[in-house]
Amino acid sequence: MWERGLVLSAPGKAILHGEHAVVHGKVALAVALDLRTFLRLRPCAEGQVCVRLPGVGVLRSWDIPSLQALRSGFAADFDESKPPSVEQLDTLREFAGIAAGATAPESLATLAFLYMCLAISAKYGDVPSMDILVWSELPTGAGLGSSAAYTVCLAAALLSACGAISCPLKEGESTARWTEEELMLINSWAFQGERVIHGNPSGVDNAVGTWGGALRYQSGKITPLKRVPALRILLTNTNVPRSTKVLVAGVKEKILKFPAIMKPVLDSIDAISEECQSVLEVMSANPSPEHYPVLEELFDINQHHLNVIGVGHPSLDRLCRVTASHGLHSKLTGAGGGGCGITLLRPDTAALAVEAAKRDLCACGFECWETSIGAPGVTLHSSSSLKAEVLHVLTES
Ligand SMILES: Nc1ncnc2c1ncn2[C@@H]1O[C@H](COP(=O)(O)OP(=O)(O)O)[C@@H](O)[C@H]1O
Ligand SMILES: C[C@@](O)(CCOP(=O)(O)O)CC(=O)O
Ligand SMILES: [Mg+2]
Repeated sequence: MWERGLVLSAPGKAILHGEHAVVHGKVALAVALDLRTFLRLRPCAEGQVCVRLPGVGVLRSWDIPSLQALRSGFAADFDESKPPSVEQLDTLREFAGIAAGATAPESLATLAFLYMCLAISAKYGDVPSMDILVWSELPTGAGLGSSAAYTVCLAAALLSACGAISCPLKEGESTARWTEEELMLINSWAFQGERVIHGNPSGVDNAVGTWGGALRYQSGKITPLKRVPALRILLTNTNVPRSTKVLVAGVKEKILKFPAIMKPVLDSIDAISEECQSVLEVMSANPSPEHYPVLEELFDINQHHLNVIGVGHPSLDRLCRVTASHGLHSKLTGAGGGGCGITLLRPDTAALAVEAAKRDLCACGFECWETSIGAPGVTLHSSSSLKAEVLHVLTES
């Protein structure tokens, strides 16, 4: 079925609580955003794999025989349960002309593609000649899980192209999703891609990209949150660039340096996630405004903790101060160090108050979106289901 081409997408995410702590076995609560990454897969000229990633300035193509030759060097070692080895990544870097230690978006995106393409084809059969285009509504490297949305899309596309998962979209349907078993396979390969990009990811971002909705995540255990109130959230991108990989490594260093000081902070973040989950459950049964002050206070406390573990930034302090001046509570989301913050809006926060806060945030050079949460996970699309803007990009490229 994919021979006629396919279009699929995966959502970005916001972490309500538990970023960084989740890498160290604590609970995170995360929600899918209605900002998505799209991937178009088309058959192309015999013997070529072509990858276009306009968001990170990549346009590369490789001969299938040269990819097969590269793969045969370490085929036996590719498995979704094993982290990519240093030797594998070094070999792929050399093949693609990427300098050792390069962390530029285009280098990481190319490396993740090559690793996933070779590993998936080693396990499930050769990839066909194909042309892959990835386009995203998400800002890259801003804490909204663009890396996971990218690797979830790649996993679903490559597994489809190798025939390892079905094509669930039936004639006349606008969208379709895969079976639970197929989603688990997509998620495990997306995690491998995240490992290439992040070094040591927790897996929460690819889980949200795969299943969507809202979920609790701890040490690989994914629990969908069935009853979540329709929270109103303002997302603000400080536009300060940062790398998840570097920030995650910095937190690890701090924990190793001051274990007795840092571990209680991680435990406290864990308790915040637990408390937030209970409040959300109570709120969905009884949506009374009395719960908002608790959610707001949890945001404030966690923002302080994230500063303590070293992932704050002056731009995020400013974001919190500006929203506080409008009576709103914010915290960073994702890896921090810049990137995005989330602000909790109450159901009765007046549109005028939100507009005033947005105006002040934009005056700082930030960008804001009011967004809804709980979007669907990885989805296959017919072209009739795509928004005009997405259709335009995918058909004109
Ligand atoms: N649209 C995209 N196309 C290709 N690669 C992407 C895209 N979006 C993100 N990436 C990859 O993900 C990396 C950013 O990931 P990360 O630092 O984890 O930030 P975040 O996941 O918060 O956006 C980029 O450096 C790039 O390698
Ligand atoms: C900091 C962390 O908890 C989330 C990173 O999210 P992002 O890549 O900044 O969107 C890392 C992880 O969970 O793997
Ligand atoms: Mg990421």
